[in-house]
Amino acid sequence: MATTRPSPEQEAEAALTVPLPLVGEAELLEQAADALGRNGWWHGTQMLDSAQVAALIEELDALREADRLHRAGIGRELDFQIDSDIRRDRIVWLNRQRPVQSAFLDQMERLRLALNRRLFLGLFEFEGHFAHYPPGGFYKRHLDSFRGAANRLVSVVVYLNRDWQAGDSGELVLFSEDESETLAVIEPRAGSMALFLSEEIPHEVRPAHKDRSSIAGWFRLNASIDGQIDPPR
Ligand SMILES: O=C(O)CCC(=O)C(=O)O
Ligand SMILES: [Fe+2]
Repeated sequence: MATTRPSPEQEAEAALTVPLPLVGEAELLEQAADALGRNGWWHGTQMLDSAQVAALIEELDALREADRLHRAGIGRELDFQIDSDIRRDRIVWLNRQRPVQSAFLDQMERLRLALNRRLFLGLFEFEGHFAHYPPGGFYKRHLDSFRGAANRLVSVVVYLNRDWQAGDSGELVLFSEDESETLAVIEPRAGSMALFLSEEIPHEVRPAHKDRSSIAGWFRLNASIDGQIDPPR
């Protein structure tokens, strides 16, 4: 009997029913929150199952084909600038219009609530984007948020690279706050997830030898400036 490949719609449907194992397993979730509180970072493998990873990869491929990604910059609004000496990825922000993205955002919502419950962080919302680094792409050492900026508190990165090999480079490297120590070197393997404190953990993406795809996101505290809640990105 001929097997037919599921349509993107069928895959999206399937992705909706797949729980993020992290969120389904209270024990793992507690471990993650504890480690984040204690060490400032956590890394888990196989947090998304392969059907969901496949659906997200397909989604990103479609967005790339439709030319929906744009050069990522640094800073916000008036400070915004594109500097290809600092980062060389292309991004597209997630939205709820598409079921695959919406299911992922639901998972991040459950993770947000769990982190709040466990660490009393008062995380208010999640924002995230797909990111694609071409071969040679990197992101030099940086912090995702500056202390006191009161916006991004916890960073999360989920990787979408199947068949990643040890020699492919492109690792996420986490450093201690004073940058004197390397805390972790994380390979961007499909379905794995890194969590770290945005204001405290300097980090970098080493130049990858091949295409490198991910979803990077942040749990934010709601900043209110002059009564304007959550200033636009
Ligand atoms: O892709 C990664 O491993 C990290 C990306 C990152 O640091 C960022 O987008 O701010
Ligand atoms: Fe970052």
